Amino acid sequence: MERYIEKAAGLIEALPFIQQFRGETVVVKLGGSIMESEEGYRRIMQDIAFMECIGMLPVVVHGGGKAISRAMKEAKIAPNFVQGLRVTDEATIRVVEQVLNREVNPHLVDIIQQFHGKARGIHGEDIIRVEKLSGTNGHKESVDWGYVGKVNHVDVEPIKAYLKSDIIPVITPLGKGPAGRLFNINADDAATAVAVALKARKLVFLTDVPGLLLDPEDKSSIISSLHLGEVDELIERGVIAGGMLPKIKGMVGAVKSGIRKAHIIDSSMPHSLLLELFTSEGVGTEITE
Ligand SMILES: Nc1ncnc2c1ncn2[C@@H]1O[C@H](COP(=O)(O)OP(=O)(O)O)[C@@H](O)[C@H]1O
Ligand SMILES: CC(=O)N[C@@H](CCC(=O)OP(=O)(O)O)C(=O)O
Repeated sequence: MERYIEKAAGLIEALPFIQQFRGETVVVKLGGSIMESEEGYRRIMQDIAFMECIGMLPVVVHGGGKAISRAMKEAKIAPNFVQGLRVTDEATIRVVEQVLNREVNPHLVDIIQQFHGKARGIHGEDIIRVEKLSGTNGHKESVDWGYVGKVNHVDVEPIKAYLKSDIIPVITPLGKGPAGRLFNINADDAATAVAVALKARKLVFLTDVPGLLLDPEDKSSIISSLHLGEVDELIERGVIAGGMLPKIKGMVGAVKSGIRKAHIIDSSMPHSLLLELFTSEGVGTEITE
């Protein structure tokens, strides 16, 4: 009996958080690193089905970087990244589209449905408009990333229509660019743009590290809370680098545009998403004003 009373107490502890987040939109970005473990992402999709069931409005934007690189190698195309972004030529965009829209996305939708949640895939290019990305590398030389886009606009109506029907939208990081061409988007950037366009309550990045680490080799060196003003210095010192750059930059942009909290949390910790949402301690790294 004791065990059941404890379980009921756990549910009651979550009550104020559930009340706070009912009807609120939470954008969850799932990194491709998570998708290397079937058990890990099944658990996350279950958490997401749970969130929807208790009245929150979760929106999933997913990556799939590792799966894309694998498929490229199978197609004898060498993956090439500059500043963390995949250089995407004609042959590459075909692989990216196949992996994201036709393999990863339906698989995630299917898992939510196995947990009796309703979910539908949205191909990013049906709602996201982009321009061709321009920028420089570490030596200030300009880079041509090919079919890589910078988000200009997100049509939120199809997302909202699904949310209204208690359906969890699962979105791929692709966009439509000039001349109707398909463009690849870094999934962190796509998730940020979707969260900002939806005026979401929260933006959560689920990844393969406990959060932003002062020393990437030391998992205990987590920076649990970061203020907007501290970010530039950490980028200059090289602490925020690699895959952390688009996440932290996205979080900064999201918080500046009015999203109250943005988090990076560890997908390998069981139920880290629920812990972040439904306990006062929280986990991972959060950015506040
Ligand atoms: N300061 C840092 N703290 C934590 N991770 C870092 C840091 N700097 C770089 N990284 C790298 O960022 C990676 C997470 O980003 P990424 O590989 O893009 O993951 P995802 O596929 O989840 O988006 C980590 O695995 C780590 O290698
Ligand atoms: C332009 C660019 O780099 N696009 C990414 C899109 C997928 C992604 O971002 O996946 P992760 O979240 O798993 O890294 C790519 O092609 O890998």
